[in-house]
Amino acid sequence: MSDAALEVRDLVKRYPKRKVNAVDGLSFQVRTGEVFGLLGPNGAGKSTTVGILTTRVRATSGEVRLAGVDVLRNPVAARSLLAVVPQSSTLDRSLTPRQNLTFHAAYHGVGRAERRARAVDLLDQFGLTERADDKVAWYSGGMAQRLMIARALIHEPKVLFLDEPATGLDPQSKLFVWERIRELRARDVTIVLTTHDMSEAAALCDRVGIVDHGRLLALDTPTALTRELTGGSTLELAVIPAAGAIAPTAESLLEVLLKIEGVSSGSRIDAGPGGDPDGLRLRLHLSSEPPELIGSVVTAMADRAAVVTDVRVAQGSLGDVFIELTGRDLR
Ligand SMILES: Nc1ncnc2c1ncn2[C@@H]1O[C@H](COP(=O)(O)OP(=O)(O)OP(=O)(O)O)[C@@H](O)[C@H]1O
Repeated sequence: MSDAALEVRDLVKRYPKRKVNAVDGLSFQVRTGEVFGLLGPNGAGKSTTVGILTTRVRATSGEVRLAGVDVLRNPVAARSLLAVVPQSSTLDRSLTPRQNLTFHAAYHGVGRAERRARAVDLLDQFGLTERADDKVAWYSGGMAQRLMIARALIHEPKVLFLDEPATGLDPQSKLFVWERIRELRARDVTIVLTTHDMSEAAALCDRVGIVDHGRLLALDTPTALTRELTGGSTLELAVIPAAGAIAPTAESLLEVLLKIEGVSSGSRIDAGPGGDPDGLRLRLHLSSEPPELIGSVVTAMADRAAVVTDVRVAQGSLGDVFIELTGRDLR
């Protein structure tokens, strides 16, 4: 079969007494070592999907294979290959961080010497060694989240499910968690994360699946989704036309600019407060990458006796893609 760590085929979930499916025929694959993001507005079906993939929710129909194991038919074997980090803490507050790790390892049948060694290693990786024997109750939100991820890794799962991994964390803890996620990917741990945070999805995910009403609306890399669905980048120019009888107009400048390959459309925009009264502002929509075009744009303007005084590149965001597809903001 393929090198997929996770294969989901025609997955359906209908909760009892509900008129519509919470998950309505989802199919996707996640490659080994990939960071895959599931995005969707509230009620889209993300938690139900992850619940099924992690054996917590029973599917109505469909097929799920995780590291080759049939999750719906063989949940016990699947549980030894996966780990889940939920959004709220499930740490045992009466134990130390080290004990949280070793108890969890014991639950998964890891031998005594091995679990101690793994705990030492993970505490170190997650920057928790100094506070390893404190009480968990004394931990900050960021430390608790790091410990949750460390604990999830103690039985060396093949696929790690993270629910909103950095929500509510301070910027420093967020970056720390993101770094660890990238390291896991480098070690071929497959990661499936659900998030409401578009910058998180764009920063971390190799591919993103956008879900609504239990269906997959789009699946691609964040860059490809952004390029296809928001029309790519725009370039905003501030231009000062030379004074005099032959001063170029916005229309004549746009005519020249639209002849440049990679410029798909353009318009004059309001100079805004503080704009140069003699200047013009032009917005160009691009089908090529901005760095390749800036030189041609500036030269074309100079040829028409107009000086470019400012260039700004703006990118469509994954948030724009999301609104475009679902008609809704994330929260
Ligand atoms: N236990 C349940 N019983 C009945 N309906 C449920 C149950 N759990 C979820 N649902 C319904 O299934 C649909 C999908 O919910 P789900 O929690 O999977 O969405 P979600 O994308 O995870 O949303 P959120 O971002 O709010 O967590 C919703 O309409 C929800 O009301």
